[in-house]
Amino acid sequence: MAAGKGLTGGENKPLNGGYILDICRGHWAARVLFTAVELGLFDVLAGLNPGCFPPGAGDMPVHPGLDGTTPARAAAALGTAPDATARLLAALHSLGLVEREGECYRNSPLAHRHLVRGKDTYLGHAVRHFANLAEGWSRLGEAVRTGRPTGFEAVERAGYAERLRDYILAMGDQASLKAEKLAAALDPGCCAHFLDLGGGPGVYTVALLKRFPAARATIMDLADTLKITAELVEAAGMAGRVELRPGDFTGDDLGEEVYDLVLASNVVHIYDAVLNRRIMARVWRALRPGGQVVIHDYVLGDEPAPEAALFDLNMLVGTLTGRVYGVREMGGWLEEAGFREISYRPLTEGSGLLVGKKEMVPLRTG
Ligand SMILES: C[S@@+](CC[C@H](N)C(=O)[O-])C[C@H]1O[C@@H](n2cnc3c(N)ncnc32)[C@H](O)[C@@H]1O
Repeated sequence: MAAGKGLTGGENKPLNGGYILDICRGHWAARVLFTAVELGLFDVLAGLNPGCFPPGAGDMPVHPGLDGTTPARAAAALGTAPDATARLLAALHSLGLVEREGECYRNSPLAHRHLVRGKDTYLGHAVRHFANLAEGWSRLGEAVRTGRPTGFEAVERAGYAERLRDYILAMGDQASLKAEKLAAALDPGCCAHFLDLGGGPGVYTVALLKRFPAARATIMDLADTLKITAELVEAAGMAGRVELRPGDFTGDDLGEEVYDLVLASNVVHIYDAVLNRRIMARVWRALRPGGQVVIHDYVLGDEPAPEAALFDLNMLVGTLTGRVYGVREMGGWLEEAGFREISYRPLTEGSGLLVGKKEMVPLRTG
């Protein structure tokens, strides 16, 4: 039987016919999740807690002390069809996103943590972002036949400001899952003053500032994005240590010998190799001698993780020139730009950090 990584990244997972059907069902499961988040079902379940059957709900049996609600009450709160809502809840139960006791449903601990609005650990923006991408993905065949993106029409239909906000908050949700890990992978003393290139929601900046209390940061991003960044950095209590610099890092000057570290997190996958080489040359110039660049991104190799390989197709569907690169190719850009001691540090399944150092200027002797 063939073995491979499987969708969840487990090494040598047996791959059989059932696995193929599981991939197909994954498409349905994602839609169940998108729908529950779009409807606000997890919020309603959280809001109707505690007490499945409050006094006076005479049509229901009483389960004292049990949190949660019935499908009928959830449907009434959402304005949805009761029987269909019950069937959606049953599907969510099968996926481990809600728990059931008798007629009552409540959020599972996982959903409670990540799918109820207002929590620091909320991932609902990311779920909505994936849902927004679905239309472009539904025409993947066309993208593969033509080599051109299919996701632009859906994006153009959505209002610009709302779409940008969804996108940046979604990036923030995803970053929050690994920001501490990224900060912990950096060398102590790395970053008295660092530049977060395309820092978006600023989640990585905030994690670095927390880990390195003497550090200060500059986030460079497009002006409209920075309005959202400002809110998020302020909410994290870090506004005093962050300079927000509007600009386009594909063309604008990044300065000369200004920073100890430049973080390029999830930005090289937006652009083609020619542009990324130019960006890395300007990053080299912007670093002080002894400083380092950190590219954080998905990586493709001979045995690509599904996370990286699927994200590469997401770039095919959603961008004109974006793609996921291999460690060797990105390392080549760094070497060409003048970086030395180039190393790769895996971070999560399919993603990692490529670090390069700008050498100290050797002291002249004699
Ligand atoms: C995929 S998000 C990554 C956000 C963040 N670095 C992270 O890893 O979560 C890309 C970010 O780069 C910004 N960006 C893309 N192209 C840019 C450009 N040419 N100049 C400045 N910012 C850019 C976007 O506005 C967005 O905030």
